[in-house]
Amino acid sequence: MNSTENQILAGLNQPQKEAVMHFKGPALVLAGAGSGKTRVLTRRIAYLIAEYGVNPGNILAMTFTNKAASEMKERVNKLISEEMRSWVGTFHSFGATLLRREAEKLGFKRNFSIYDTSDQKRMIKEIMQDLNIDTKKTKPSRVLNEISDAKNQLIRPEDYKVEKFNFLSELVSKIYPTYQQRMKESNAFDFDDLIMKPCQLFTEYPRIKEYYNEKYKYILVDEYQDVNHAQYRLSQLLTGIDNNIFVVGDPDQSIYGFRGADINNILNFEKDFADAKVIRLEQNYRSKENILKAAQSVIKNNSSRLDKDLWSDRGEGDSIEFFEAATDKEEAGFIMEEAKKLNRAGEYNYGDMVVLYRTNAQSRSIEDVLRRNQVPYQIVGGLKFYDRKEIKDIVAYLRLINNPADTAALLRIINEPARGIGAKTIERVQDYAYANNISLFQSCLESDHNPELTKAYSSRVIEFAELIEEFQELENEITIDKLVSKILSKTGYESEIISKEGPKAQERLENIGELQSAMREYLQENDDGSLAGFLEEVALIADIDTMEDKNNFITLMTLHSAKGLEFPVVFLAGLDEGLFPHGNSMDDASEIEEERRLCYVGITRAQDKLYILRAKNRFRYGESKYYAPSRFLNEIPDSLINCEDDEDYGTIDIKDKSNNSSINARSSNYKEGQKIIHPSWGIGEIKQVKEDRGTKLTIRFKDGKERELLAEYAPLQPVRR
Ligand SMILES: Nc1ncnc2c1ncn2[C@@H]1O[C@H](COP(=O)(O)OP(=O)(O)OP(=O)(O)O)[C@@H](O)[C@H]1O
Ligand SMILES: [Mg+2]
Repeated sequence: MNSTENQILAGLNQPQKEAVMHFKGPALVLAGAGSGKTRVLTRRIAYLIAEYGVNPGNILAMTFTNKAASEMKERVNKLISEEMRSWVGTFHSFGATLLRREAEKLGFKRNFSIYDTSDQKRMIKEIMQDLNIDTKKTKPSRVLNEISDAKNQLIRPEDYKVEKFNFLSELVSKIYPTYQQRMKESNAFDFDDLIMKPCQLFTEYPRIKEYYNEKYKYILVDEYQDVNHAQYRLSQLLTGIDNNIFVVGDPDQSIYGFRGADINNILNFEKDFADAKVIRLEQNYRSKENILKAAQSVIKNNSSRLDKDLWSDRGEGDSIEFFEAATDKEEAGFIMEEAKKLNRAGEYNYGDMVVLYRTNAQSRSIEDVLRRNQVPYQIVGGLKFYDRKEIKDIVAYLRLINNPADTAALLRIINEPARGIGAKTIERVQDYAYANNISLFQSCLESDHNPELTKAYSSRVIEFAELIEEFQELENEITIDKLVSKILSKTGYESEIISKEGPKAQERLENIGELQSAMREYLQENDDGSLAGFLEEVALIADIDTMEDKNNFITLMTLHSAKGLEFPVVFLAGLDEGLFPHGNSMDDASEIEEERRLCYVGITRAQDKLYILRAKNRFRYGESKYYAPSRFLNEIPDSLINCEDDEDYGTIDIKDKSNNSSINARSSNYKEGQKIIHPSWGIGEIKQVKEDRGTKLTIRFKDGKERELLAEYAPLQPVRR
């Protein structure tokens, strides 16, 4: 064995080695959580290159989240000295890259936009209004889900069949074709198109398929249990006659059924490829034995599954800690106290900990308590960076500059900042566009020919469109981060934020600054540094990507985003019947099984310590509701569990306690009449100190304006005398 080979195979067990050294033909690694599937997949890429002399450009590896993809890239890079030239990324980013090259074959231009959910909803709502469909009775989001389901099944508008006596499906049969037509007019793809369109391309143009089969001789897929039909087809179409497809997965972790993932794809792999090599891994390297046992005792209650052996020699470990709180607030208090304790003891820092929950809404009570007690945390999903209004606005400007046909972007910013272009005017511009069969942007430019618009209005619209044209020219001359500065100043966006947002302005402008740093980073990493390329990256960022590798933050995220990840300490919150398993799944045996798999995913994220929590009463939809313990709790043997003594936490009113310790201590620092300094507004004088869910300060600044700030967050410094 040479030294590279040694390095690549180092620390692998026998079946893992066998998987890594697999060369040609189809192979399936079917194994439980933490058994090294992802490790095997990345090492195999290195092995193909280093040992079998495969050209890195012939390798295509796909996974689900960008986080997983970048980890993959990193791991492979460590193993091979050559620059990484294999294609490693998410299904969606692969689709986007492919379409960037081939869009013209499908009648699109290469500078297409990628629509996100809010763009899609905007478009669907507009179509529904045009077709006189009541958007109150049928929510655009329901229509969107149905269209998305169809696309995940690779059903094109012309193939969409109306289900008898199904009101929604009847509506969708009318909306879907128009939707697809308008997407084309906007030169835009939605997320589902990024998979469906490449499939269409490969089916309609065998030559193109051949070209890519020749290019990507080795296909690898992680988390194969979660591919939906479209992703399945894409993997198949990408696989050439040599059938060099290597997939890894765990049917017990299939958790995206609600988005069309089909567990049968992995179960049928051996039928799809009769000569497939199947490798099973049985040693779990991630978790202590108690954790693994708990996970297995839960999952074995699913009836439709293949039983697998999975063992760990990491030692028994601590018992699983269970705490039943009186309220969700107390549940959060327990997490906070315990996290602090572990952090103080020094064995684990906050970066080693994750709080997992079933629904995004659960994060708020946990966030509140962590914030009040100054425990640093980061939240994945929910409040995503690219979902913030100011970021979406600026990105919409950029999208329109890049692709003037992008109607969703145009509609978002035509009156942002306010330019006196109201809904009526926009409607007239749209009508003119339809009547003359031109794009909305072109219609803006030609507003002076629009008989429905008076001069006062048409000139505002023209001014807007010309400004965009001006930016388009600028884009050729300056870098994208500078372009953003120009947009901020020339459109008046920045001054509007400052005048309208008061204390929040700073945060919003900082966010835009953050976007510019992301751009500079992008420019450094990408030679071409094009606007289109940057926008593509932004569009593809999944929930998980807001997770930065900051060492000392507790991570909060939903169970769905946690797949593939591992943490030394896991808090599994909200094991209440009706919450987890979720209330929507209660009547359906197969949905309960999916919830159980989600529970299995949650438990198996833990390496050393697992806490399971629940609350008897939760505040949901504005009222306090009683919850019974989750059925999954009963499925874990008592012998593995240590019940936390209620007295420690049960009697504490978390809110009062945290008030005493932090906020009051802080608020006593502020007095009326005191002078402070704020980074943006300079020196000010405190006019009023008010206690109302935290300390509110009214401060008069030197510009003469009074602003109300929360003492806890405001970056204030006392002025020293
Ligand atoms: N042979 C081994 N020796 C030591 N550690 C290993 C070995 N194989 C895997 N590991 C480690 O075990 C952990 C789990 O591995 P990995 O993430 O690849 O598992 P997985 O099967 O992909 O899990 P999941 O099903 O959750 O995606 C990682 O920290 C990995 O580095
Ligand atoms: Mg994995």
